[in-house]
Amino acid sequence: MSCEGCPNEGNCNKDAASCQIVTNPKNHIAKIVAVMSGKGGVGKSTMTVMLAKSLAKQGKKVGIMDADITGPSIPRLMDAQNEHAMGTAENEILPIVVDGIKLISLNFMMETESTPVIWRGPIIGNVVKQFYTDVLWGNLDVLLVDMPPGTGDVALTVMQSLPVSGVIMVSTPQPMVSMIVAKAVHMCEKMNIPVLGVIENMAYLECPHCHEKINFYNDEELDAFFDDTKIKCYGTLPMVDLIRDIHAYDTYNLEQQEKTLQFIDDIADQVVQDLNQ
Ligand SMILES: Nc1ncnc2c1ncn2[C@@H]1O[C@H](COP(=O)(O)OP(=O)(O)OP(=O)(O)O)[C@@H](O)[C@H]1O
Repeated sequence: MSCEGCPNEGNCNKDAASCQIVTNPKNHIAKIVAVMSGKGGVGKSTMTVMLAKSLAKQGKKVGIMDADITGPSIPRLMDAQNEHAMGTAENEILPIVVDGIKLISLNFMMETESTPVIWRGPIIGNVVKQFYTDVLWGNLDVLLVDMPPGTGDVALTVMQSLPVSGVIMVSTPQPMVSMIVAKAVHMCEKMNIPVLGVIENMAYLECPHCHEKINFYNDEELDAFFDDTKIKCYGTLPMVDLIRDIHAYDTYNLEQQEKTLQFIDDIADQVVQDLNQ
């Protein structure tokens, strides 16, 4: 296998002969960042979309690959649930473009968004590989990969078949989740992929009247985890209305809206810095 065109060329310790990554010469993707969680429902897809929008606002060319094949949420979060991806005469796939962000999801290829995907792991893994090789991404500064939850088969395929530059971990700060996040972090270590940082999501609620913070969990374990592993916490986000309904930005509390968008912009800045190091 040749390293030519690979985003990690000259910056990885894989043996070119045994590397399983196939790169499409028509695509030039500078960095691939996987957004991962140990467990489902912690806000991984929401953070992927918000980070993509923030990076696009900075003028970056951004793509999102929905690698959560059996539970795809990117089309709805990007308000693109009625879109269908088209193919080219060369059997390549054209991504859907929303607000300048290129998107691919298996739901863009299904008859209806509620058609289930009842496939076994290796077939799902091949779909993810094709999303990298067969989609015409063109020039991208960052491709964000919305990973399936956990450390299973498909997560492993993504890490082995895509030249991932770094991982952002999303977690809620419960003790049980900290243990599962630790597993995901150790998986990245084994695969030689750096964990850029962890976003603690839905950690607390701020009273709209007195602004007291009500913590949902005892987060001592996650704090200890950050101390032990020296992994960076990118920030802690409360439960917020505008994320619950991501399309209704304008109808909610403006102060909360600005704070949340600022929070995501700050993380996007840190991610860009970390990727350039
Ligand atoms: N900070 C937040 N405040 C309020 N609601 C949130 C917040 N973050 C995420 N949510 C909501 O939590 C739910 C789960 O979020 P999301 O789908 O992003 O999680 P996920 O980890 O990608 O889930 P899955 O495991 O299904 O892929 C969604 O309804 C989302 O709107």
